[in-house]
Amino acid sequence: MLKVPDHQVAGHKAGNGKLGPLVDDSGHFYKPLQGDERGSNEVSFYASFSSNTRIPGHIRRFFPNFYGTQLVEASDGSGLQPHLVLQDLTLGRVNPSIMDIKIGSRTWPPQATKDYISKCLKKDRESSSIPLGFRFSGLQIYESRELGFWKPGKRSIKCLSADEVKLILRKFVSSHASEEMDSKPDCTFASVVYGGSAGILAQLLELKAWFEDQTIYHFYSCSVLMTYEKELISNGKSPNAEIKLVDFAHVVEGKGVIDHNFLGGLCSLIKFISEILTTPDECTTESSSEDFRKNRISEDGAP
Ligand SMILES: O=P(O)(O)O[C@@H]1[C@@H](OP(=O)(O)O)[C@H](OP(=O)(O)O)[C@H](O)[C@H](OP(=O)(O)O)[C@H]1OP(=O)(O)O
Ligand SMILES: Nc1ncnc2c1ncn2[C@@H]1O[C@H](COP(=O)(O)OP(=O)(O)O)[C@@H](O)[C@H]1O
Repeated sequence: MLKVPDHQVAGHKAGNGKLGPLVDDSGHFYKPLQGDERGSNEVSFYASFSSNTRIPGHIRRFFPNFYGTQLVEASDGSGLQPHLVLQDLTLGRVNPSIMDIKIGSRTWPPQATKDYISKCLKKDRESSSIPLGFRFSGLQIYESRELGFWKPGKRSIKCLSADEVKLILRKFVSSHASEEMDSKPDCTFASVVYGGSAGILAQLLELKAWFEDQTIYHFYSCSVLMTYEKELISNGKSPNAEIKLVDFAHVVEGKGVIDHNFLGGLCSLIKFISEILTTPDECTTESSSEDFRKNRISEDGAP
């Protein structure tokens, strides 16, 4: 039995007659193939990546497992449609906090049409992609049983200054993320989620080392998905912090050249996260939280 995923934070979503991914209860994530070349491109990438013997095992673990394609009943009621069958990255996770971070200051591949380039360039210019080398595509932060998740609106998290980005990255690992905590995220979980030998920073550095060398693929418009479970920490366990790469609709051949667009964005993200670990007590400025609050109010349409 297929259903709409509980924890999808970005991208095209199923529901209300729209086409989007579905999951089953045995750990598969069914992503509909977009009708144009994006769908076939993503299938080609997964097929190539799965069979490429030059990909080291410790890097392969940063990608969802690929189980081919399958015709399944699409979420928009259009009948049987081809879907990528992927590993469901949220399987078994309880109340996961998740961030989808689109990496690279440029999100369009070289062979894109003029129209597509101008559409992407507009989004890249208006968001943090060009100045910072990455942008948030979507996120959810678990607060508590009473408060549930904090899920800021899509627009409010894309066009952020460096200080606002720091604020979000701090909120992600804080005990409270909601409005009243805007100016002082406590970063309580920074050391166990971002830090440590198996934490997010260590994983990002491992990925970066591969990107410093690999010239097989260029990953335009691809995201790092960061996930952990806050409640595990309260129960004295490891937070199960993990990074995975998702969205390969715009991956192209590297042709022997470093993917400097992705690598640059990754380095920038790493720098932000390292700084949180070295200065966890540093408070973001009152003005950045006020700016973020204003953005959110204008998006929600109500104070
Ligand atoms: O459809 P839109 O306008 O919402 O744009 C999608 C983007 O949403 P956005 O509006 O930027 O939040 C969407 O961005 P997010 O992943 O949601 O950040 C994708 O860029 C998507 O492109 P593709 O599936 O990777 O080719 C984008 O899809 P296309 O417009 O390229 O079909
Ligand atoms: N394999 C997966 N398992 C679980 N969730 C996923 C998986 N792939 C993507 N997602 C969720 O779906 C969102 C959008 O994925 P993405 O591949 O970027 O779709 P789109 O091409 O529509 O932008 C991600 O932010 C994440 O929340």
